[in-house]
Amino acid sequence: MIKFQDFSFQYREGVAPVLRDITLAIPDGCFCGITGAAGSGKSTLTYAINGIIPHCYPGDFYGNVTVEGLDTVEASLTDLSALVGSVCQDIDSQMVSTVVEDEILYGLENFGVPKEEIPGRVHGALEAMGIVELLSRPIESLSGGQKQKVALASIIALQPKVLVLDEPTAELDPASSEAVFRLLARYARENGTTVVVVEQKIALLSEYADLLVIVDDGRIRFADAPEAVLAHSDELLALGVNCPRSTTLVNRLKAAGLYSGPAVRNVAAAVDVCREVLARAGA
Ligand SMILES: Nc1ncnc2c1ncn2[C@@H]1O[C@H](COP(=O)(O)OP(=O)(O)OP(=O)(O)O)[C@@H](O)[C@H]1O
Repeated sequence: MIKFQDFSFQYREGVAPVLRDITLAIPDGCFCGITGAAGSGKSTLTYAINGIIPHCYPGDFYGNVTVEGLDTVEASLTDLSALVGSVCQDIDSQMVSTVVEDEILYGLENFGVPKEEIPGRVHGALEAMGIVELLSRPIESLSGGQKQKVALASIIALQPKVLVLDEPTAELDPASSEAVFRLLARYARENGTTVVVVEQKIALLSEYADLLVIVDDGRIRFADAPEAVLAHSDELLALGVNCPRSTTLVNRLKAAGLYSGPAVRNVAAAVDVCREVLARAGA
Protein backbone atom coordinates (compact mmCIF):
# COMPACT_ATOMS: atom_id res chain seq x y z
CA MET A 1 0.00 0.00 0.00
CA ILE A 2 1.19 3.50 -0.84
CA LYS A 3 -0.32 6.09 1.51
CA PHE A 4 -0.27 9.85 1.33
CA GLN A 5 -1.59 11.46 4.50
CA ASP A 6 -2.19 15.23 4.56
CA PHE A 7 0.86 15.60 2.36
CA SER A 8 2.06 18.98 1.08
CA PHE A 9 5.38 19.93 -0.45
CA GLN A 10 7.20 23.11 -1.39
CA TYR A 11 10.54 22.96 -3.22
CA ARG A 12 13.30 24.86 -1.43
CA GLU A 13 13.59 27.23 -4.41
CA GLY A 14 9.79 27.54 -4.75
CA VAL A 15 7.59 30.38 -3.58
CA ALA A 16 4.49 28.26 -2.87
CA PRO A 17 3.66 24.58 -2.24
CA VAL A 18 3.43 22.58 -5.48
CA LEU A 19 1.32 19.89 -3.80
CA ARG A 20 -1.28 20.57 -1.13
CA ASP A 21 -3.36 18.45 1.25
CA ILE A 22 -2.88 15.17 -0.57
CA THR A 23 -4.54 12.17 1.04
CA LEU A 24 -4.53 9.10 -1.18
CA ALA A 25 -4.23 5.33 -0.79
CA ILE A 26 -2.96 3.14 -3.63
CA PRO A 27 -3.60 -0.54 -2.77
CA ASP A 28 -1.05 -3.30 -3.43
CA GLY A 29 -1.20 -4.56 -7.00
CA CYS A 30 -3.11 -1.49 -8.19
CA PHE A 31 -2.39 0.03 -11.61
CA CYS A 32 -2.66 3.73 -10.80
CA GLY A 33 -2.63 6.33 -13.56
CA ILE A 34 -1.90 9.98 -12.81
CA THR A 35 -2.74 12.74 -15.23
CA GLY A 36 -3.39 16.47 -15.22
CA ALA A 37 -2.27 19.67 -16.92
CA ALA A 38 1.41 20.52 -17.41
CA GLY A 39 2.99 21.78 -14.19
CA SER A 40 0.11 20.55 -12.00
CA GLY A 41 2.48 18.48 -9.82
CA LYS A 42 2.25 14.96 -11.26
CA SER A 43 5.99 14.23 -11.29
CA THR A 44 6.41 15.70 -7.81
CA LEU A 45 3.71 13.32 -6.56
CA THR A 46 5.77 10.38 -7.84
CA TYR A 47 8.95 11.87 -6.32
CA ALA A 48 7.30 11.55 -2.92
CA ILE A 49 6.95 7.79 -3.55
CA ASN A 50 10.49 7.06 -4.73
CA GLY A 51 12.04 9.50 -2.27
CA ILE A 52 13.47 11.96 -4.82
CA ILE A 53 11.75 14.49 -2.60
CA PRO A 54 13.00 15.34 -0.06
CA HIS A 55 16.22 13.26 -0.48
CA CYS A 56 17.41 14.72 -3.82
CA TYR A 57 15.26 17.86 -4.08
CA PRO A 58 14.87 19.23 -0.57
CA GLY A 59 12.03 21.41 0.56
CA ASP A 60 9.25 21.73 3.12
CA PHE A 61 7.56 18.33 3.42
CA TYR A 62 4.33 18.20 5.47
CA GLY A 63 2.26 15.17 6.39
CA ASN A 64 3.63 11.75 5.54
CA VAL A 65 4.02 9.28 2.69
CA THR A 66 4.56 5.58 3.28
CA VAL A 67 5.30 2.73 0.88
CA GLU A 68 4.67 -0.72 2.36
CA GLY A 69 4.80 0.97 5.77
CA LEU A 70 8.18 2.59 5.06
CA ASP A 71 8.14 6.35 5.67
CA THR A 72 9.75 7.87 2.56
CA VAL A 73 11.32 10.74 4.51
CA GLU A 74 12.83 8.56 7.24
CA ALA A 75 13.90 5.69 4.96
CA SER A 76 17.21 5.90 3.10
CA LEU A 77 17.18 6.17 -0.70
CA THR A 78 18.93 2.78 -0.82
CA ASP A 79 16.12 1.11 1.13
CA LEU A 80 13.49 2.87 -0.95
CA SER A 81 15.08 1.95 -4.26
CA ALA A 82 14.95 -1.74 -3.29
CA LEU A 83 11.19 -1.33 -2.93
CA VAL A 84 10.39 1.20 -5.67
CA GLY A 85 11.76 0.95 -9.21
CA SER A 86 11.57 4.16 -11.22
CA VAL A 87 11.79 4.99 -14.90
CA CYS A 88 12.15 8.71 -15.51
CA GLN A 89 10.90 10.85 -18.41
CA ASP A 90 14.30 11.15 -20.07
CA ILE A 91 15.21 7.54 -20.92
CA ASP A 92 18.58 8.45 -22.47
CA SER A 93 19.73 10.05 -19.22
CA GLN A 94 18.78 6.87 -17.34
CA MET A 95 20.82 4.52 -19.58
CA VAL A 96 24.26 3.79 -18.15
CA SER A 97 25.54 1.15 -20.61
CA THR A 98 26.06 0.84 -24.35
CA VAL A 99 24.64 -2.67 -24.79
CA VAL A 100 21.21 -3.97 -23.67
CA GLU A 101 22.54 -6.92 -21.63
CA ASP A 102 24.96 -4.68 -19.70
CA GLU A 103 22.17 -2.21 -18.98
CA ILE A 104 20.16 -4.94 -17.27
CA LEU A 105 23.18 -6.46 -15.53
CA TYR A 106 24.20 -3.08 -14.09
CA GLY A 107 21.25 -2.83 -11.70
CA LEU A 108 21.35 -6.52 -10.76
CA GLU A 109 25.04 -6.34 -9.84
CA ASN A 110 24.62 -3.07 -7.95
CA PHE A 111 21.79 -4.52 -5.91
CA GLY A 112 23.94 -7.54 -5.04
CA VAL A 113 21.63 -10.12 -6.66
CA PRO A 114 23.26 -13.57 -6.22
CA LYS A 115 25.27 -14.58 -9.33
CA GLU A 116 23.28 -17.77 -9.95
CA GLU A 117 20.01 -15.80 -10.12
CA ILE A 118 21.26 -13.25 -12.64
CA PRO A 119 20.81 -15.10 -15.99
CA GLY A 120 17.22 -16.01 -15.10
CA ARG A 121 16.44 -12.44 -14.02
CA VAL A 122 17.87 -10.99 -17.27
CA HIS A 123 15.94 -13.44 -19.44
CA GLY A 124 12.73 -13.05 -17.44
CA ALA A 125 12.81 -9.25 -17.70
CA LEU A 126 13.52 -9.28 -21.44
CA GLU A 127 10.78 -11.85 -21.94
CA ALA A 128 8.27 -9.80 -19.92
CA MET A 129 8.94 -6.84 -22.21
CA GLY A 130 8.96 -9.00 -25.36
CA ILE A 131 12.53 -8.04 -26.32
CA VAL A 132 14.60 -11.22 -25.81
CA GLU A 133 16.11 -10.74 -29.28
CA LEU A 134 17.59 -7.35 -28.28
CA LEU A 135 19.99 -8.84 -25.68
CA SER A 136 23.22 -8.08 -27.58
CA ARG A 137 22.10 -4.94 -29.39
CA PRO A 138 23.89 -1.61 -28.91
CA ILE A 139 21.49 0.75 -27.16
CA GLU A 140 22.16 3.53 -29.65
CA SER A 141 20.78 1.30 -32.45
CA LEU A 142 17.35 0.96 -30.77
CA SER A 143 14.13 2.78 -31.59
CA GLY A 144 12.40 4.92 -28.94
CA GLY A 145 9.92 2.14 -28.20
CA GLN A 146 12.66 -0.46 -27.86
CA LYS A 147 14.68 1.80 -25.53
CA GLN A 148 11.61 2.32 -23.39
CA LYS A 149 11.15 -1.45 -23.09
CA VAL A 150 14.85 -1.89 -22.20
CA ALA A 151 14.54 0.77 -19.48
CA LEU A 152 11.49 -1.04 -18.10
CA ALA A 153 13.21 -4.44 -18.33
CA SER A 154 16.24 -3.14 -16.40
CA ILE A 155 13.93 -2.05 -13.56
CA ILE A 156 11.67 -5.10 -13.70
CA ALA A 157 14.76 -7.35 -13.39
CA LEU A 158 15.19 -5.93 -9.86
CA GLN A 159 11.69 -7.19 -8.98
CA PRO A 160 10.56 -4.06 -7.12
CA LYS A 161 7.19 -4.18 -5.36
CA VAL A 162 6.30 -0.79 -6.82
CA LEU A 163 7.02 0.61 -10.28
CA VAL A 164 6.94 4.38 -10.80
CA LEU A 165 6.95 5.55 -14.41
CA ASP A 166 6.95 9.15 -15.55
CA GLU A 167 5.43 9.57 -19.03
CA PRO A 168 6.77 6.27 -20.39
CA THR A 169 5.15 6.82 -23.79
CA ALA A 170 6.01 10.50 -24.29
CA GLU A 171 8.30 9.74 -27.25
CA LEU A 172 6.28 6.87 -28.68
CA ASP A 173 3.73 6.52 -31.49
CA PRO A 174 0.24 5.22 -30.56
CA ALA A 175 0.99 1.58 -31.44
CA SER A 176 4.23 1.48 -29.39
CA SER A 177 2.53 3.30 -26.50
CA GLU A 178 -0.21 0.69 -26.46
CA ALA A 179 2.38 -2.12 -26.63
CA VAL A 180 4.33 -0.73 -23.65
CA PHE A 181 1.16 -0.41 -21.55
CA ARG A 182 -0.05 -3.88 -22.50
CA LEU A 183 3.25 -5.50 -21.53
CA LEU A 184 3.47 -3.48 -18.35
CA ALA A 185 -0.07 -4.30 -17.27
CA ARG A 186 0.43 -8.01 -17.92
CA TYR A 187 3.71 -8.05 -16.00
CA ALA A 188 2.15 -6.18 -13.06
CA ARG A 189 -0.87 -8.50 -12.96
CA GLU A 190 1.25 -11.64 -13.06
CA ASN A 191 3.63 -10.41 -10.36
CA GLY A 192 1.30 -8.45 -8.09
CA THR A 193 3.37 -5.31 -8.71
CA THR A 194 1.87 -1.91 -7.89
CA VAL A 195 2.27 0.47 -10.85
CA VAL A 196 2.10 4.26 -10.61
CA VAL A 197 2.31 5.87 -14.02
CA VAL A 198 2.16 9.52 -15.04
CA GLU A 199 0.71 9.77 -18.53
CA GLN A 200 -0.81 12.53 -20.68
CA LYS A 201 -2.85 10.15 -22.81
CA ILE A 202 -5.92 9.69 -20.64
CA ALA A 203 -7.56 7.33 -23.16
CA LEU A 204 -4.60 4.98 -22.85
CA LEU A 205 -4.52 5.28 -19.05
CA SER A 206 -8.23 4.60 -18.82
CA GLU A 207 -7.85 1.30 -20.67
CA TYR A 208 -5.38 -0.04 -18.13
CA ALA A 209 -5.72 1.82 -14.83
CA ASP A 210 -7.68 0.53 -11.84
CA LEU A 211 -7.37 3.94 -10.21
CA LEU A 212 -7.22 7.20 -12.16
CA VAL A 213 -5.90 10.27 -10.35
CA ILE A 214 -6.37 13.78 -11.75
CA VAL A 215 -4.05 16.42 -10.35
CA ASP A 216 -4.99 20.08 -10.72
CA ASP A 217 -2.76 22.87 -9.48
CA GLY A 218 -1.21 20.77 -6.73
CA ARG A 219 -4.41 19.13 -5.50
CA ILE A 220 -6.13 15.86 -6.29
CA ARG A 221 -9.41 16.62 -8.06
CA PHE A 222 -10.45 13.04 -8.80
CA ALA A 223 -9.18 9.65 -7.60
CA ASP A 224 -11.51 6.90 -8.72
CA ALA A 225 -12.13 4.12 -11.24
CA PRO A 226 -11.64 5.40 -14.82
CA GLU A 227 -15.37 5.24 -15.72
CA ALA A 228 -16.26 7.32 -12.67
CA VAL A 229 -13.65 9.95 -13.53
CA LEU A 230 -14.50 10.03 -17.25
CA ALA A 231 -18.13 10.76 -16.37
CA HIS A 232 -16.85 14.30 -15.59
CA SER A 233 -15.50 15.01 -19.08
CA ASP A 234 -16.55 18.69 -19.13
CA GLU A 235 -14.72 19.33 -15.85
CA LEU A 236 -11.70 17.40 -17.10
CA LEU A 237 -11.55 19.50 -20.26
CA ALA A 238 -11.74 22.66 -18.13
CA LEU A 239 -8.76 21.35 -16.10
CA GLY A 240 -6.72 20.93 -19.28
CA VAL A 241 -7.09 17.15 -19.38
CA ASN A 242 -7.57 15.99 -22.94
CA CYS A 243 -10.63 13.80 -22.50
CA PRO A 244 -11.39 11.51 -25.49
CA ARG A 245 -14.09 12.94 -27.81
CA SER A 246 -15.87 9.59 -27.73
CA THR A 247 -16.21 9.97 -23.94
CA THR A 248 -17.46 13.56 -24.22
CA LEU A 249 -19.99 12.59 -26.91
CA VAL A 250 -21.46 9.78 -24.81
CA ASN A 251 -21.56 12.01 -21.70
CA ARG A 252 -23.53 14.58 -23.74
CA LEU A 253 -25.98 11.86 -24.82
CA LYS A 254 -26.36 10.97 -21.15
CA ALA A 255 -26.90 14.62 -20.15
CA ALA A 256 -29.60 14.82 -22.84
CA GLY A 257 -31.35 11.79 -21.28
CA LEU A 258 -30.66 9.57 -24.29
CA TYR A 259 -28.33 7.13 -22.51
CA SER A 260 -28.06 5.96 -18.92
CA GLY A 261 -25.04 3.62 -18.83
CA PRO A 262 -21.46 4.22 -17.69
CA ALA A 263 -18.96 6.58 -19.35
CA VAL A 264 -17.06 5.02 -22.25
CA ARG A 265 -13.29 4.94 -22.75
CA ASN A 266 -12.92 4.55 -26.50
CA VAL A 267 -14.48 4.95 -29.95
CA ALA A 268 -15.60 1.31 -30.19
CA ALA A 269 -17.65 1.63 -26.99
CA ALA A 270 -19.06 5.01 -28.15
CA VAL A 271 -20.16 3.42 -31.44
CA ASP A 272 -22.04 0.74 -29.48
CA VAL A 273 -23.79 3.43 -27.43
CA CYS A 274 -24.73 5.41 -30.56
CA ARG A 275 -26.14 2.25 -32.17
CA GLU A 276 -28.20 1.57 -29.05
CA VAL A 277 -29.51 5.17 -28.95
CA LEU A 278 -30.37 5.13 -32.68
CA ALA A 279 -32.07 1.73 -32.40
CA ARG A 280 -34.21 3.01 -29.54
CA ALA A 281 -35.11 6.08 -31.58
CA GLY A 282 -36.21 3.75 -34.38
CA ALA A 283 -33.70 5.16 -36.87
N1 LIG B 1 13.40 20.69 -8.58
C1 LIG B 1 12.49 21.66 -8.57
N2 LIG B 1 12.72 22.82 -7.90
C2 LIG B 1 11.80 23.81 -7.87
N3 LIG B 1 10.57 23.72 -8.46
C3 LIG B 1 10.30 22.60 -9.14
C4 LIG B 1 11.23 21.51 -9.22
N4 LIG B 1 10.67 20.52 -9.96
C5 LIG B 1 9.45 20.97 -10.31
N5 LIG B 1 9.22 22.20 -9.82
C6 LIG B 1 7.99 23.00 -9.98
O1 LIG B 1 6.91 22.28 -9.39
C7 LIG B 1 5.71 22.44 -10.16
C8 LIG B 1 5.17 21.07 -10.50
O2 LIG B 1 6.11 20.42 -11.35
P1 LIG B 1 5.94 18.89 -11.79
O3 LIG B 1 7.09 18.57 -12.68
O4 LIG B 1 5.72 18.07 -10.59
O5 LIG B 1 4.58 18.99 -12.62
P2 LIG B 1 4.04 18.03 -13.76
O6 LIG B 1 2.57 18.05 -13.63
O7 LIG B 1 4.73 16.72 -13.70
O8 LIG B 1 4.50 18.82 -15.06
P3 LIG B 1 4.79 18.28 -16.56
O9 LIG B 1 3.52 17.66 -17.06
O10 LIG B 1 5.12 19.54 -17.29
O11 LIG B 1 5.93 17.32 -16.46
C9 LIG B 1 6.09 23.27 -11.39
O12 LIG B 1 5.72 24.61 -11.12
C10 LIG B 1 7.60 23.14 -11.44
O13 LIG B 1 8.18 24.31 -12.01
